[in-house]
Amino acid sequence: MMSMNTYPYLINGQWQESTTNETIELVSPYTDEVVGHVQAMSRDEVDEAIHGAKSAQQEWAALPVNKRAELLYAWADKLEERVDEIGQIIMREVGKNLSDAKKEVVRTAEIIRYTAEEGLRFTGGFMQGDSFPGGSKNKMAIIKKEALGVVLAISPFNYPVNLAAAKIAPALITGNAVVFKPATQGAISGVKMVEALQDAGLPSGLLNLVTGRGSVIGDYLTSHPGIDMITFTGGTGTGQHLSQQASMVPVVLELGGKDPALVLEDADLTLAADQIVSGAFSYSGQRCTAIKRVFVLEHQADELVGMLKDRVEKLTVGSPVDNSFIVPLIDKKSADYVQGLIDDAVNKQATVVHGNERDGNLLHPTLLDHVTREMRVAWEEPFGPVLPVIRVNSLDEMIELTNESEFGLQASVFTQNVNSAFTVADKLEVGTVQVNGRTERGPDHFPFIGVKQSGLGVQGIGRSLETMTRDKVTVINL
Ligand SMILES: NC(=O)C1=CN([C@@H]2O[C@H](COP(=O)(O)OP(=O)(O)OC[C@H]3O[C@@H](n4cnc5c(N)ncnc54)[C@H](OP(=O)(O)O)[C@@H]3O)[C@@H](O)[C@H]2O)C=CC1
Ligand SMILES: O=C(O)[C@H](O)COP(=O)(O)O
Repeated sequence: MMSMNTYPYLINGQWQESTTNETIELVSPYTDEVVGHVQAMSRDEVDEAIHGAKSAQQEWAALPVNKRAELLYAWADKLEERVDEIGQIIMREVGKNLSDAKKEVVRTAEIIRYTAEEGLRFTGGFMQGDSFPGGSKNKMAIIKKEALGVVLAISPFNYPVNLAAAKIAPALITGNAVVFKPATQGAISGVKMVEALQDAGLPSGLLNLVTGRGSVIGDYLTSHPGIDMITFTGGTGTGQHLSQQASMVPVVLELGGKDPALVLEDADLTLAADQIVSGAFSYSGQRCTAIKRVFVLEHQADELVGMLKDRVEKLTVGSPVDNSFIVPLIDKKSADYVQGLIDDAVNKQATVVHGNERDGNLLHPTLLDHVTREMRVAWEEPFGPVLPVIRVNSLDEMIELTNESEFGLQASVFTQNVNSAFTVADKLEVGTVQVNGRTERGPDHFPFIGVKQSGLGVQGIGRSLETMTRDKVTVINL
C-alpha cells in the first residue's frame, strides 16, 4: 500500500510501484518539508516502459490525425480544470511562485492546443521530376511525414509541466509514442500532468512515465536501442554527456545560456532597465533565457546602474506562497554555487550595488557593477538571482564579449535605431536576438534555438513537428 505522498510511475496504463522498493524523497525548496516520494525504477522496468511504448505506437500512428488531435484538445481541457491543484504542486515542488506556477499550467494548455492545430495542417509535399536537368514530368514524388517511433522526452526542473508538454504534445500529434523522464525535482508535477493526459483518454502504453535519478537510469535510457529520438532540456554538461550516449538517433538539446543585454548608446534606458530586471530576475533567474549579463558604455553606466538599482530594490523577496518575485533556489547546492560566483566577483573588486544577502536557499537579488572578464560571473551561468554589469568602451567590445561565450542561446539589443539593431543582430552568435525586449522563449510557436554549447536542433511548435518526423517518399513513374 502506497503512502499518500508516494507517487507511482506509469507503464501501459497502470500506475505502479517499483520492485526495487526504493523511492526518492523530494524536499521543498522553501521549507524543509518532504513534498513526496517518487519511484526509483529498475532497468527492467525501464525496458518494460520502452517496449510498451513501442507496442502502442503503430496503432496510434495509424489513427487519423484529427483523432490524435482530439486527445490533445481533451488533455489541454483537463489541465485547465486542474490548474489550481497542479499550480500548487509546482509551487511546492520547485518553489515557483503560485501565480507563475498557475500561469505555467495555462501556458501549457495553450501550447498543447496550438500543437494540435499545427499538427492538423502539417503535411508533406509533392515534387515533379522535370525541374531537375534531364528529368521528366512523368516522375513524381509524394512526400509524406512519418513518425519516428518512440520519443524519449527528458525535462528539467524549472518548467516541470510546460517544458515536458512542449516535447510530448508534438511527439503525440505526429504519431510517435513517448517515454517521459521528468526531472526528479519536478517529477510529482510530471505525474499530475500525465494524470490529466490519462483522464483525457491516453491509450495504454502510448506514453509511459519513468522516474529515477538521471545519474542512475539516464544513460540506460538514452543509449537504449528502443528509443528512436531524444528531446532534452537541461544543463549543458548533461546534454553534452547525453549526446555521446545516444547513437544514430536524432537528438534535440536545449541547454544552458549566458544571455547578454547589449545597451547601445541610443537606447531608451527606461525600457532597457525594465526589461533587463524582469528578464534577469523572474523565477530568481532560474530560466535558461534569463538575462545573465549587461554590457553598457562606460559613460552611460552610472545612469543605467542607478535605474537598475531602483528596480531591483523593489523586487519582493520571500516565499512562493506569497507570490514573491524572488524565491528560494531549487536546492542548497545551487544557492552555494551562485554565492560562489558572487564571492569570486567581490574578491576581485566588483561593486555590490544591491543584495549579496542570503537566508538558506533564498538569495536576495544581487546587482554587481564593475564586473570584469577576469571574474567567473562574466562567463558562467548562475541560474540564480545575480546580474553582473560589465562596462565597455565600444559596441565592438559588446559584440566580442557576447561571442566569446561558450553559450549562444539569446541576446537582447537595446537601441532606437532599426539599422543598428539589424547590423548588431547579424554579428551575434546566438539562436535569437531580441530587439528592445528581454530574452525569452515565447511566444511558443516561434523557433527556439541554442547554438554553440546552448543546444542542438530547434524547438518551438512548428519546428518540433519537423524534428519528430521523417520524410517518406513514394515515387510514381507514369
Ligand atoms: N535551453 C533551455 O531551454 C533550458 C536549459 N536549462 C538548463 O538546465 C539547467 C538546469 O536544469 P536541471 O534540471 O538542473 O538540469 P540537469 O541537466 O541537471 O537535468 C535535466 C534532466 O536531465 C536528467 N538527467 C540527469 N543526468 C542524466 C543522464 N546521464 N542522462 C539523461 N538524463 C539525465 C535529469 O534527471 P534528474 O533530475 O533525475 O537528475 C533531468 O531530468 C541549467 O543549466 C539551464 O540553463 C533549463 C531550462 C531550459
Ligand atoms: O526553461 C527555460 O528556462 C526556458 O525554456 C525559458 O522559458 P521562458 O523564456 O519562457 O522563461
